[in-house]
Amino acid sequence: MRLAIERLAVERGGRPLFSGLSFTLGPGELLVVEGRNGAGKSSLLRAIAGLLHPSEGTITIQSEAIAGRTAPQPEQGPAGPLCHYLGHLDALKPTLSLARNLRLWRHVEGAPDMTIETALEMVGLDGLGSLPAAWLSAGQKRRAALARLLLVRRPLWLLDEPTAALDIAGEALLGGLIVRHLSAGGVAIVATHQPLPIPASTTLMLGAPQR
Ligand SMILES: Nc1ncnc2c1ncn2[C@@H]1O[C@H](COP(=O)(O)OP(=O)(O)OP(=O)(O)O)[C@@H](O)[C@H]1O
Repeated sequence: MRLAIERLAVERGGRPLFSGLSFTLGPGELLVVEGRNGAGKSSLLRAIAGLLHPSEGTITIQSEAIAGRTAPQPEQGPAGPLCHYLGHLDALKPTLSLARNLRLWRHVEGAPDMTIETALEMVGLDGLGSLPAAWLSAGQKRRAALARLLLVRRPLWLLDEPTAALDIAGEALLGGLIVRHLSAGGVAIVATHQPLPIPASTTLMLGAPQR
């Protein structure tokens, strides 16, 4: 897939966060977004996902066929169903079991690419599927959120602070999952304050330097 951001400007609460932002990403590329608290990293990810309307600029996406959807021509507009957006919250319903949470996501997000058991195994949560999500530790919840990315293949991953609550092994696991996604021709944008265990194709610094 290819993602082109041109002259993007985003405001929150009437205050400009950034403007004139342009970049392009192609298959296998990882963009790491850095910047002080409040610089607009989450807002950028949300604008690309379509959860926030940019005040100016364009987002253009060209994707291969994915989950029964073909988009041979570049499409202007947010990524929507072409992306996985992993925000600060883990998007788990606390009273449902871990496996039922993932089944729900798999149902919502389209044609499954792998079984829930395989996804749980890949994030080191095998054997925990029957537990209520509320019983999971913070790092286990984060791993469960990562499992969601694996169930249904989507070419663009937008990950906001994905290392939050992960231990060192979890960070390495995240790095491996991103590499796997990039190797399959995917694109990833990661907003983070922590160094990732894998090299970025490009780093973008938003806002003024940290004080
Ligand atoms: N719903 C909202 N309404 C108005 N302003 C908002 C809203 N959400 C965020 N903001 C403001 O937008 C600015 C950017 O927030 P954003 O979450 O994008 O920053 P960030 O770079 O991701 O920060 P952090 O590193 O703390 O996660 C902040 O000044 C914040 O106060």
